[in-house]
Amino acid sequence: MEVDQAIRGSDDMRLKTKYNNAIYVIQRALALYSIEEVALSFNGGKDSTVLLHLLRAGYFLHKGEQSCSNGGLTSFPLRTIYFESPSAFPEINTFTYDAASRYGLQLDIIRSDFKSGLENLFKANPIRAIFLGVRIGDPTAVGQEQFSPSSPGWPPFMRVNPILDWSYRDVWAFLLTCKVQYCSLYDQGYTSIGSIHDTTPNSLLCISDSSGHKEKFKPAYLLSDGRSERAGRVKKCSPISQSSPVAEDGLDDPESQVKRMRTGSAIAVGDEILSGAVQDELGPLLCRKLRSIGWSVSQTTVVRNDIDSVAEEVERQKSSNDLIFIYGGVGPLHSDVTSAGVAKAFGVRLAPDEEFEEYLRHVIGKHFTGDRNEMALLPEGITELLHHENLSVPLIKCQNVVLLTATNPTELEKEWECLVDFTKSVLTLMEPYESKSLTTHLSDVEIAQSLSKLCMQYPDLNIVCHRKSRAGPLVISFEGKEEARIESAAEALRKKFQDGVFSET
Ligand SMILES: Cc1cc2nc3c(=O)[nH]c(=O)nc-3n(C[C@H](O)[C@H](O)[C@H](O)COP(=O)(O)O)c2cc1C
Ligand SMILES: Nc1ncnc2c1ncn2[C@@H]1O[C@H](COP(=O)(O)OP(=O)(O)OP(=O)(O)O)[C@@H](O)[C@H]1O
Ligand SMILES: [Mg+2]
Repeated sequence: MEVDQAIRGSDDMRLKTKYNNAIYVIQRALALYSIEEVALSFNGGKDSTVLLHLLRAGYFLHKGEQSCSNGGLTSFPLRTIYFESPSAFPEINTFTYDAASRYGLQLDIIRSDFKSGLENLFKANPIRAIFLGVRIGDPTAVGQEQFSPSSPGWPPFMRVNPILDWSYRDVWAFLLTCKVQYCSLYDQGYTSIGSIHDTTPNSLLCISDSSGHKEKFKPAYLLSDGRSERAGRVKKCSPISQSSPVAEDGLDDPESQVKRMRTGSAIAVGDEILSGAVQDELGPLLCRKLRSIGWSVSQTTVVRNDIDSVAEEVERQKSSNDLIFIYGGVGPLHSDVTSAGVAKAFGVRLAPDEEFEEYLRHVIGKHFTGDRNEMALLPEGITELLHHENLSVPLIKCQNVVLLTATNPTELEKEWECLVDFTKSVLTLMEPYESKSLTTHLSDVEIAQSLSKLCMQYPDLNIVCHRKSRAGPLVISFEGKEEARIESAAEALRKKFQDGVFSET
């Protein structure tokens, strides 16, 4: 088996370990299920190409036919399923069909959606387990293990993920070491492939060309930082809309994306704030920052340094906010429980993150205690590291929760600027809020009814009243996205009272 020989002949120890583990998972699956009961889910992408070759190697090792050569294997009795969509790249379809004929795959092309396609497949075949090329870091890997039963609401089967723990680098090390063919798009700068509507070449691989000619891209295997693998993928939808219905092909209408309101919240983790010893300065600053980019803020809360308190609060807020910013409780101290709380809220475990560990090793130097350093433990499968040249350690984003390490306003300013730089992937800049304030010495009773009516007339505006003191003036703020509406509301209020009752601040 050429793939097996190529890996065994390589001196890449990390690749060997990953390969051996994947082959072990495949052999466990082949021991548990008969060959008729398993299927390979293949879509011509790089991950499923790795999986295809691992399965061929695993199958023939399982059969004890180690002397077979790649070219000589004409039949591979594993059922292979491909969900073909009209918006697939033609190069992906061509590669998938070619691979099927080259490796003698029994290819079932399914043109319906995943769930009903699988239901029909199970009606006609005794399939109980499906091999997938899902890797930690893929949005769909959240909460998965190497053997994970299908999700509730899906037809029942076992998802087998032999390359769950493989990194981007591991994938390319394997494909290049084994010298196997992969889809031609990866040589044109594509690093992760979805549909023609949501995938572009990765701009980090762009070869700048001052002549203004067509852009050129380096091949995918030259992407040095695997964390940017999905940089060419247009964000499908923001975290909040994942629970709301999206279009048939999974894409949100770009126009409604721009118009939709964005809501953020802030959670401070700190017993010192709750005891009154320290004042939270970051919550108010975050509110101002969010407002400055046109987001609304749903709430700021303070919770105790305790895993369950953090988990309960994140759990409560995660589906009603686009982003939650959490700060405090991040680090190696006994009270630093924030990442554990976030992991618990999403029902995943904490696991060592190799990339984060590298950063910590660099920053902490000789004091870094390797695997035992709990700072390198991050929520598994849901963590994205937000790397920025101005940060010595990347920020951590778990689904729609951003863990900030700032402990004071100056540090927060710096982290915020980096977050704004990630506009496309993290913060969507919205039309900023406009505001205007009027002050008056009218009493609350005198103005209450007029204000209530005004709120009904201008439901698109936020009309907020506050007093600095009981005896002092009442401040009325009009906030909204259209200046003309604000002016109109202020004018409407003025007209209800005598001239000179209001002054502008
Ligand atoms: C064979 C197969 C089985 C799947 N099983 C599940 C599942 O059990 N639960 C689930 O939420 N999604 C399941 N999915 C959907 C994937 O998680 C994911 O949404 C899909 O591969 C599309 O990925 P993309 O959005 O990156 O293109 C399955 C997909 C395939 C092809
Ligand atoms: N349309 C599909 N048909 C069959 N299997 C699919 C399909 N889409 C996804 N899968 C399965 O899900 C796995 C993960 O998909 P994902 O898009 O992350 O990886 P990939 O397509 O192999 O590579 P890339 O990340 O470069 O796009 C695939 O390897 C494959 O097993
Ligand atoms: Mg893909």
